[in-house]
Amino acid sequence: MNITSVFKPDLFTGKVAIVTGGGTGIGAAITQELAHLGCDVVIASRKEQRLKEAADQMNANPNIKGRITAIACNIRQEEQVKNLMQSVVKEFGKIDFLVNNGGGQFQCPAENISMKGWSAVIDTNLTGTFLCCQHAFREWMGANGGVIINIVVDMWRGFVFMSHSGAARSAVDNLTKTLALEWADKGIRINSVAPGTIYSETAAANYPTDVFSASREVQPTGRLGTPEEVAALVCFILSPAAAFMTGIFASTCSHS
Ligand SMILES: CCC/C=C/C(=O)SCCNC(=O)CCNC(=O)[C@H](O)C(C)(C)COP(=O)([O-])OP(=O)([O-])OC[C@H]1O[C@@H](n2cnc3c(N)ncnc32)[C@H](O)[C@@H]1OP(=O)([O-])[O-]
Ligand SMILES: NC(=O)C1=CN([C@@H]2O[C@H](COP(=O)(O)OP(=O)(O)OC[C@H]3O[C@@H](n4cnc5c(N)ncnc54)[C@H](OP(=O)(O)O)[C@@H]3O)[C@@H](O)[C@H]2O)C=CC1
Repeated sequence: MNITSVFKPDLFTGKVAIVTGGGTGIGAAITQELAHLGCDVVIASRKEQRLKEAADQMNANPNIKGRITAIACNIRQEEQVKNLMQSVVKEFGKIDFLVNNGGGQFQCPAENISMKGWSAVIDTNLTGTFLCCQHAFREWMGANGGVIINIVVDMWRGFVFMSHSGAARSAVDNLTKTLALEWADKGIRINSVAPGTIYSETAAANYPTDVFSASREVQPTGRLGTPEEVAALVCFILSPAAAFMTGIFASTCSHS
């Protein structure tokens, strides 16, 4: 027998990743796991102070092997996205992985969503994800390949009181499939991942009611997921173990 093992102890040593929203919740768990496996990670989001503090805190963890760097970026602003990609290529020499995790929404019945609120959610989750993919392609991946993961939500049967986000994420899933086909010959893999319902303090702060506990009973596992469980799935898809996987939607847990 000649069986080759895929998971090496330093799986991502020498790799460079960008994780948007990498300073909080699910993004922080993804960042920490990637760095634990040897990857250098750039975390990018709007709140620079909080982002830098998160990077400092994670870098102080003796178990991580990669370095974590904070770069402020609002993914709704094309110039900032372009600057993010250019800065990473300049400082680290490449972009192996892009995890489009930054995003979110607010709860509101569809009939009451203002135009500004609708646009903010579409611009963040759909256009922001598109811009990150496009500029990662232009600055590095188009000529060198890479792996992209777009974080979406479990929107397949609708996303009640979050119609703006459900529509945006569904569009991201289709964008993922299209880019997987358009960019396959460039050596780029791109997939979308929907976290199950995952509690974190920052995520919960966005909701006036406890939507997380309310959804516990509809989870097949009877419990909420953890950010670390999403990170594990993301790392699997980024890894060579998933080298044949592109244009796919995966979820940590689904009640749809
Ligand atoms: C079951 C659980 C599943 C969990 C899923 C998760 O994703 S958990 C992860 C959860 N994590 C996240 O969601 C984190 C990221 N999320 C966010 O940053 C925001 O939700 C955002 C995407 C709306 C951007 O917001 P921003 O402040 O940068 O944007 P902006 O200043 O440009 O304002 C745009 C307009 O949007 C409107 N509007 C905004 N909030 C509310 C509201 N609460 N109420 C009503 N309306 C609201 C309002 O019209 C506002 O304009 P106004 O009236 O003020 O002139
Ligand atoms: N928790 C859950 O149950 C689920 C979460 N998700 C999705 O997973 C992702 C992470 O969520 P989670 O960790 O739970 O929640 P958080 O609120 O902790 O994370 C959201 C992150 O996105 C960043 N972000 C928001 N808007 C922008 C922007 N315009 N530009 C750059 N970064 C931005 C925020 O940073 P900053 O404010 O500094 O910009 C923050 O770090 C989100 O896309 C979320 O919608 C999907 C399904 C379920």
